[in-house]
Amino acid sequence: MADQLDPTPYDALLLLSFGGPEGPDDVVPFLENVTAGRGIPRERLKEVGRHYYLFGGVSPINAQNRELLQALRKDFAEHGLDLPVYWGNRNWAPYLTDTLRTMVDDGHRRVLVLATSAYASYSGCRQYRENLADALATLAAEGRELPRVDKLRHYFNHPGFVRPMIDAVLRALAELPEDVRSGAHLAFTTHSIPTAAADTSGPVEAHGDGGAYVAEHLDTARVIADAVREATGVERPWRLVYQSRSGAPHIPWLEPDVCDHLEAEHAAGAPAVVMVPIGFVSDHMEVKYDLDTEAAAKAAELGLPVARAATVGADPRFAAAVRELVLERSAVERGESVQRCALGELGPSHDVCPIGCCPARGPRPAAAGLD
Ligand SMILES: CC1=C(CCC(=O)O)c2cc3nc(cc4[nH]c(cc5[nH]c(cc1n2)c(C)c5CCC(=O)O)c(CCC(=O)O)c4C)C(CCC(=O)O)=C3C
Ligand SMILES: [Fe+2]
Repeated sequence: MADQLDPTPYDALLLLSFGGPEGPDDVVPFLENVTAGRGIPRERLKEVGRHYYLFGGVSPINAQNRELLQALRKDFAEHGLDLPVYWGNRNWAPYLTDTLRTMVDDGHRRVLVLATSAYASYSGCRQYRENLADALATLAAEGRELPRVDKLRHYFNHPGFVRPMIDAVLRALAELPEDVRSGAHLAFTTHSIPTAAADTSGPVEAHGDGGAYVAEHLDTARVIADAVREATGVERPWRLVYQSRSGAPHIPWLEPDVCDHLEAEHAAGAPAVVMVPIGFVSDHMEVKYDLDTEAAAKAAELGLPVARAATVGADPRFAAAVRELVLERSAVERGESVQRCALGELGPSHDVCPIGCCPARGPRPAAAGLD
């Protein structure tokens, strides 16, 4: 039996995610939840609905979060960390508000949140903090005692997030035909966001020029590219590219798009490309459709061999990283000095989002931060 680990002052962990439809009838209401008031063109919504129907109306994301929950509970139990883990979503059942209500009714007062988004951005950070504030407001209106809620720091550069992706790139390279393997380029992909959102991502001092969102992705991409070079003895061209653009066409979003990039790579004579979705925590719909279906079709049309690296998903090293992050933050809250693991050059991200971090689109309250 392992010695007990101490998560004081926290008494529960909340896995906070996006949510996805679990059958054809869920698709339209799910998309309405996602896009309420966001000005996504109707045509784009129809198109995205089609992606889900191609997969029977089922997003892979909920099953993947159930697996991650299992992995976290197993890791915590094996290491003597007695901390219950709950799961709630922004856009689909189990909804965040319902989960938080259960947590409060189960007696929890200090909740730590793990969001399934590793980088700074409005969509990946502040929007979750707004969701937490909304859920807390609902519980307050119901007369419930509110828990204190904190969010774990961004883990884009944590070894437990990065190392599984290095292995995944090596596995993807091994899937390529042998004659193009050593010449294969790397395309690190993440969700495109409006350039205005990228430029204001992260703390104020990181604003401008893609902000923390782009800087963090570049940092992680560089660590992975360096490790792959060491492992394979080959220097490969690599680039950060974007996928899953939505929004109105006249609003600038981060570019290049992964499909345009594959075209450019092919035209420039790249023998093969490995797509590495570093922006995502699991192989959910943005990966299964936008990369494995759409980008793969583009590559086939070009005659360009491609392979796609797996995301971390429920890798035990990621579960262990979450345990380390929980213990790190617990120690910080107790006023103890801690060692913070981080690869790359940016160093460990902040514990608490400062004022002006990934600013809101309108005046909306956000929890677990200074504003
Ligand atoms: C940065 C980022 C992440 C990565 C970080 C993170 O993981 O949080 C992410 C993840 C995800 N995005 C997802 C799905 C969708 N995102 C949409 C729309 C949007 N995403 C945006 C950004 C991000 N999104 C933005 C700026 C929009 C425009 C509308 C708005 O400003 O809010 C839409 C609307 C239709 C469309 O236009 O695509 C859908 C259906 C799913 C679930 C997949 C599944 O079901 O398996 C996941 C994990
Ligand atoms: Fe999205």
